[in-house]
Amino acid sequence: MNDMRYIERATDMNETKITARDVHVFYGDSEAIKGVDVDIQARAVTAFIGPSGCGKSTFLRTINRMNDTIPSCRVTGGITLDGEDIYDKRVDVVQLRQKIGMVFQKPNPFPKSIYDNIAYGPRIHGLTKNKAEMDEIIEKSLRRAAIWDEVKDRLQAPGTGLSGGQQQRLCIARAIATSPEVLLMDEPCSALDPIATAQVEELIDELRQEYTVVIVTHSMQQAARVSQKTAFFHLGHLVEYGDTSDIFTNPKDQRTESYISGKIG
Ligand SMILES: Nc1ncnc2c1ncn2[C@@H]1O[C@H](COP(=O)(O)OP(=O)(O)OP(=O)(O)O)[C@@H](O)[C@H]1O
Repeated sequence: MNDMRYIERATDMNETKITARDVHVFYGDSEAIKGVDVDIQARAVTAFIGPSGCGKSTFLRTINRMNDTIPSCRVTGGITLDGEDIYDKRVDVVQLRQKIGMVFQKPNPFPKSIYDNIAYGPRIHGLTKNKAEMDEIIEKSLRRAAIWDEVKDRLQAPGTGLSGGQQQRLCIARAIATSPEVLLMDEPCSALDPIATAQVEELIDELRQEYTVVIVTHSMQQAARVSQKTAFFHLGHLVEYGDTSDIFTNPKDQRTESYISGKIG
């Protein structure tokens, strides 16, 4: 029995959640992503690192089609989620973003109560039948985002009245309230102080038990602390991708070596 469980877990660990094949992204005539291939592993944290302007955020946004909102932006190539083409014409983008949630650099709670910030997604997706079910989702999401104890007595207070670190955990709670499978995080700690950063990093580590997490970060220390896989981008190319420990201790490409040793970027 124990052996079986071990085998199941081991198989799980190598399961691919997202694939990208020959992905190019253009803003008008300018090519920001130049032919990226990658397999992103399920229930692991993958960090995207690289110098400013190398295309980390652009590539991250292709994964839940956030680039669709930028008129000049064009994506070619293929991206799949569990084998399904997310750029297929029949894909409902609202449903896609329920499966692939996103947390942004700057905490962006809605100008609503803490409760309504979390309830927003479940309401538009019709995930609950009554208030008791909604209350349950609110509590569960806030607990998972490690902020329940701080806000449970003031759920009707405005989300914008929380501290920056609390707002970011509220945004993470909001992102997980619709039970996504993947969480995309674009520099989620860049506006936070070291204590709030540590809390969010701890949370990211817990989230990977259930979710596939992809995080863009400028901090190599953060990538080393929170991720199991790292992708190094340079000038629109994915230069190197592998186990985080290998990328940081034994990079194969000279450009990766230069970046992690502080010579470029
Ligand atoms: N909305 C946009 N319109 C036009 N060009 C854009 C847009 N967003 C990004 N770019 C360009 O695409 C390239 C990649 O930018 P992107 O923001 O993806 O890089 P990044 O690695 O995330 O950078 P940073 O670390 O500074 O956030 C850059 O040359 C940038 O100027």
